[in-house]
Amino acid sequence: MKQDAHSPAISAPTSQPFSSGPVSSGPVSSGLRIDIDNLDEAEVRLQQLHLYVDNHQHDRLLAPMLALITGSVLSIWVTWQVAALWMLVAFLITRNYLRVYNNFKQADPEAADVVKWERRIATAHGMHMLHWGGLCIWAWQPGVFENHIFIAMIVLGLMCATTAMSSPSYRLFIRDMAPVVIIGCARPLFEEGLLYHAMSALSVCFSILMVNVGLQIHRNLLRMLCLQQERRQLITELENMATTDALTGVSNRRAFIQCASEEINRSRRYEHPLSLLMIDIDHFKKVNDTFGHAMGDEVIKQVAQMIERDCRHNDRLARFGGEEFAVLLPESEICLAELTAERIRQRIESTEIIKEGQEVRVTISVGVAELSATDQHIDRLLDVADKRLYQAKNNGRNRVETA
Ligand SMILES: Nc1nc2c(ncn2[C@@H]2O[C@H](COP(=O)(O)OP(=O)(O)OP(=O)(O)O)[C@@H](O)[C@H]2O)c(=O)[nH]1
Repeated sequence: MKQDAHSPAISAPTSQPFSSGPVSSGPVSSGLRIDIDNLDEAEVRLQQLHLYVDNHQHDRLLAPMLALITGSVLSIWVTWQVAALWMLVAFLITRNYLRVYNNFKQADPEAADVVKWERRIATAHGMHMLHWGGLCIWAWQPGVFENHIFIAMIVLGLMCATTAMSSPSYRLFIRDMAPVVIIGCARPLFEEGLLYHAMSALSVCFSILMVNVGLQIHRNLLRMLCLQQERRQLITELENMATTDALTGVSNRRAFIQCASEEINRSRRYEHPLSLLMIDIDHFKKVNDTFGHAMGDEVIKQVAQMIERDCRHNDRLARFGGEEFAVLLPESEICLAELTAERIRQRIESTEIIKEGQEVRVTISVGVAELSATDQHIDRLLDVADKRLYQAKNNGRNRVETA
């Protein structure tokens, strides 16, 4: 594919965007690849946060249910008042973090400050993890076998749930895991006997396993998010390439025809006027032959800019190819279009185009046509404007022809 100054920076992926896992870009169906370093880290982190929050959505039902069961069992070892208090705090904390998640989901993604949200979510969910993890210390009953099974189930359950639900965000996953891992591994060490030390050793092993699994899931999700973003960027670049002229940055013929068809339909429906200018630089071959192609390119670019300057913002300019341009003027009758064309012609005629010490002046010829009541398509309009353009050429160039 031809690459020029206006083409997007497309190259083979070289390195990873973030430090938290190996991420490489796979081949894209078109055969093009975007430089993965250009990916927007903030956008990927925002997507990670959304995944994290989405994973916790079922906590709405599950967390209160688990708190209810846990609190009920807890009353075997502590007074019912203490168990009820524990449950109440669990409900309040759950309600708080779900409210933070809800606010995050409703926040404007454009204006979202990822770091701020990450901090708020980590604080809200961290309290939840501390509350549950802390249970394993103060509800622990030395020597009571059922109690140990219960505590072990809670530790394992928290580890598994954290691994499954928090892995999208590396930072939040580690923070969520920490209270459970530390408490689960450390608490049995305070007891004497092989069983307790074995419990502690097993907790360490499970923790390593779970952290490893969580990080693997995280890396795969990150890769998926990067590929999604890369694909979105590629689609945008390809859309731009398909509709924009690389040299001048204005629309190309294809995009112009599409837009003109829509404008024609609109003008016909509301019976509004619409005109078209076909513009061609005079004796452009001479510019190339005398000053070289680079100067020729510069002339085309600057002529495009000068035309644009004299157009209204809802006029549509396109480079039709070579040194030919088309301008669609919605809401303009032919006399207004003629005035615009004349203004453009005069500006171009009187402007010196300078590049690397060389100066050149060019002129343009313009054919003007107006949409008639019988016109269904752009074809007749283009045809009439084209004929008038060649009439302008035949009549000596540097002129506007309307009839
Ligand atoms: N530098 C440059 N030249 C181009 C580009 N596209 C087309 N051309 C040249 O533009 C010239 C157009 O020449 P012609 O079609 O003969 O027209 P002209 O010399 O402008 O003569 P008239 O239109 O009759 O006034 C050709 O020499 C093309 O090679 C481009 O992107 N850059």
